[in-house]
Amino acid sequence: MPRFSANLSFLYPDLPFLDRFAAAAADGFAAVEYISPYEHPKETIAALLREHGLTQALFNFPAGNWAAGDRGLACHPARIAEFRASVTRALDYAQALGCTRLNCLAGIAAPDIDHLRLEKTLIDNLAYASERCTAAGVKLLIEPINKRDMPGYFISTTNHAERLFELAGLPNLHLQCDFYHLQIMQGDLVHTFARLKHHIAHIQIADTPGRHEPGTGEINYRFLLSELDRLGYDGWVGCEYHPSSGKGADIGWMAEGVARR
Ligand SMILES: O=C(O)C(=O)[C@@H](O)CO
Ligand SMILES: [Mg+2]
Repeated sequence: MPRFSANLSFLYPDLPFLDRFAAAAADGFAAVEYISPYEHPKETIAALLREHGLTQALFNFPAGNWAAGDRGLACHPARIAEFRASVTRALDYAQALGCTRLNCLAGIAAPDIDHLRLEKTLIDNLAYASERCTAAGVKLLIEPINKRDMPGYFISTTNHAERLFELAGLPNLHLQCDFYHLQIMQGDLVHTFARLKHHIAHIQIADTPGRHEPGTGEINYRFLLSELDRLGYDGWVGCEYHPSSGKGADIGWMAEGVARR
């Protein structure tokens, strides 16, 4: 069975962020991930990981000003210095938290800037980040995100991610495969996973519609998760869903045989 990581930006919405570590450990999770650790001192988070015996599976580069609409900096030609500083900040946290995977948020495409210029900026920034991550022993990832939830996000399909892998030619650039986004944009989940497996360094799951736990929507997670085993995926699977009860982590689907921790 896959190894599951609790995404603390989504699970335990009834608890303050720092209390979610203990809750994840109590539910049997061995690893955690989240969108952003930067609102808290790295020492505080490191101590929680140690106290609860949790592995830090992954987090993102700083997104910029989330409240103002930023969803990453990497495709913005006018924000290269800010992006580079964000790589330093992410690696500083990664080192303190023992985290070996970082997701680079591509950002929202500015409608008034030529697509190829945005793409060139993204590739140059990925090259910079990849070199820094390699030196730190960290895998660099990119994630396609569906256009309905995040209109304008620069990478929305695995086809575009593959084009970026080809153009960038970076050994340390990997795919974060989020089956929720993949189902909305493309479908054909098992075939796509098998075809891109050599690129995949992290998986995330939620059902659709609703982005709730497995078993609440149209994705056959019982089959999909068993296929991950059959195809030899041994990385983390991030539970990045909104619990349908509105609290806790709604992990009943694991005990019901959709999957086990
Ligand atoms: O929204 C997702 O899917 C994620 O993985 C986030 O971390 C990106 O913002
Ligand atoms: Mg995701």
